[in-house]
Amino acid sequence: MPKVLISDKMSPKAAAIFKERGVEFDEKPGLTKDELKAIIGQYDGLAIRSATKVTADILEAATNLKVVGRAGIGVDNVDIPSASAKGVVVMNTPFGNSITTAEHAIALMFALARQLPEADASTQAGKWEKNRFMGVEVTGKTLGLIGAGNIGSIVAERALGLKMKVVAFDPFLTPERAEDIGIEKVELDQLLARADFITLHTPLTDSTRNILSRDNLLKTKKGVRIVNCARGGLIDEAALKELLDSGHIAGAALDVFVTEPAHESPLFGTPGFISTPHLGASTDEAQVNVAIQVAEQISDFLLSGAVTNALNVPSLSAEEAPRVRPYIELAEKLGLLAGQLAKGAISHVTVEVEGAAAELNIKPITSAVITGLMRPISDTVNMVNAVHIARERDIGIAEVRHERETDYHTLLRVTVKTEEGERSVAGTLFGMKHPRLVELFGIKVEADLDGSMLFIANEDKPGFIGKVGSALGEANVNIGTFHLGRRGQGGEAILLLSVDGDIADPLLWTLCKLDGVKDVKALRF
Ligand SMILES: NC(=O)C1=CN([C@@H]2O[C@H](COP(=O)(O)OP(=O)(O)OC[C@H]3O[C@@H](n4cnc5c(N)ncnc54)[C@H](O)[C@@H]3O)[C@@H](O)[C@H]2O)C=CC1
Ligand SMILES: O=C(O)CCC(=O)C(=O)O
Repeated sequence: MPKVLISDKMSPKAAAIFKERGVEFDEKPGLTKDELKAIIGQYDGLAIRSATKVTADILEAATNLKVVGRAGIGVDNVDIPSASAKGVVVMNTPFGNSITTAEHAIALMFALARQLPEADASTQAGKWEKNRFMGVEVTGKTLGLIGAGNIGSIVAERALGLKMKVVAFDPFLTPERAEDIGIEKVELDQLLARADFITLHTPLTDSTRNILSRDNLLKTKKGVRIVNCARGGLIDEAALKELLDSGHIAGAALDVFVTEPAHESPLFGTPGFISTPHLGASTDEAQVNVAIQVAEQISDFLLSGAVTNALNVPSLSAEEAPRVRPYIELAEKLGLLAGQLAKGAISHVTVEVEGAAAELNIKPITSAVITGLMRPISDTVNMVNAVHIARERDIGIAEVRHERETDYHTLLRVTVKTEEGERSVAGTLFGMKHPRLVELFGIKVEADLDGSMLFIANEDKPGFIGKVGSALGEANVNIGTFHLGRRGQGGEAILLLSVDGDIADPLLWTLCKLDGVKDVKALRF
């Protein structure tokens, strides 16, 4: 039974789902890094929010870990490249807390417009400072959205309902989508010059880090009010403090900080500054949503191989998983065959699907092909890191889906390019379950790819098969199955044998010396 660690405070719904699905789990929120490192090796899955830092160090100790599930959106607390390199799937729950976070941004915008926290503190201190707290309306004002994805779009919808004008800077926002939402797509400088309120809704990446830099903050309209419910690091905090002090910026509300938890900050106590302790996702509804989603996704993955909302591996629904699984086996075997027979460095791989296979999600099939292909050169390759490893080695990958009729109900072809040229292998599923090779280098040859096998390419000549049989007999190697194919009478021929036990080098040398032999290779599946 797989075992999961819930290492952050999470709605009890997550535990309930694991129990219901028969997944063993421990709940240990608040572990130190060393405590987590000491126990992580026992677990197949890890369910986290933002407090647990899944570093390369933790992943190194996580010898059984297969999946990390983030109950939330941002995964900047997970070292995804290290997870990918270790073959650990990283998932998030991209929609469960978006409404809640968008509502928090709107709440902070109103809090800034009407100075609610200061007015509350003053009133409760018995001061009744009615003249001190003059606010601004949001109606008719321009809201500048930096990032118009899930949360940004919800903020835009709410703001339009409040009769605001919304402009957005998001290089990946299409004009059609902007029109659908009812917002104007602008460049960053235009947004800075026009917005009365600015709200940020991007992840923290190299392109968004410090997007509200000192220079950019200076380009904003005097009296602008800024909300950040996305990630610390999007705004230059020191410049923000100076411009609040100078009065250029009328107000700023931060839910997120460069360093969290933010127990101290030069911004604290600055007039016009409001903060919340990363509460964007903290509502009962959002926490129930993300806890249920993450527990279901982790359970599905550990129990059935279904992949949902993964950031480092293609998705595979629970419904698709049983249909795709036999292809994954076939794909890995074909990849392994192509990889073992490739001569020289592989520069490109093409994965083609035909017949029933063409109706399936090709991404996991491609990952399985590359896994097989890389297996002879990497001990740690798996479905998660295969494509990543291939890219690191500059191996191009193409996927082709053919709608045409074929001799087979379903067919998968893998073509590998090296400096020696292109060579392809193809296979099908017997009974839609059992992987079977049907073509090798364009020659029809049928075989199960299992255990220890011997590949020989030779000129089609009388007496050759007898000589191979004798050589194997003399080396005391028992032949299990024997498969033959040829390009035409007297042309290139192929022999594929399954044998009991390993094939030692002296036997390969003997076979290489046989008249008409072009290639000999011991294969392992
Ligand atoms: N405060 C909190 O508790 C929470 C914070 N978040 C944060 O909110 C962020 C946004 O979440 P979603 O809207 O769901 O993500 P999303 O992926 O749907 O949207 C992000 C948008 O940012 C845009 N973007 C990327 N690079 C950009 C750039 N250089 N300039 C402008 N736009 C850029 C993308 O095109 C995308 O449209 C998350 O990455 C997360 O860090 C999410 C949930 C809760
Ligand atoms: O889990 C949380 O409270 C933080 C949520 C968040 O930042 C996210 O989902 O990106």
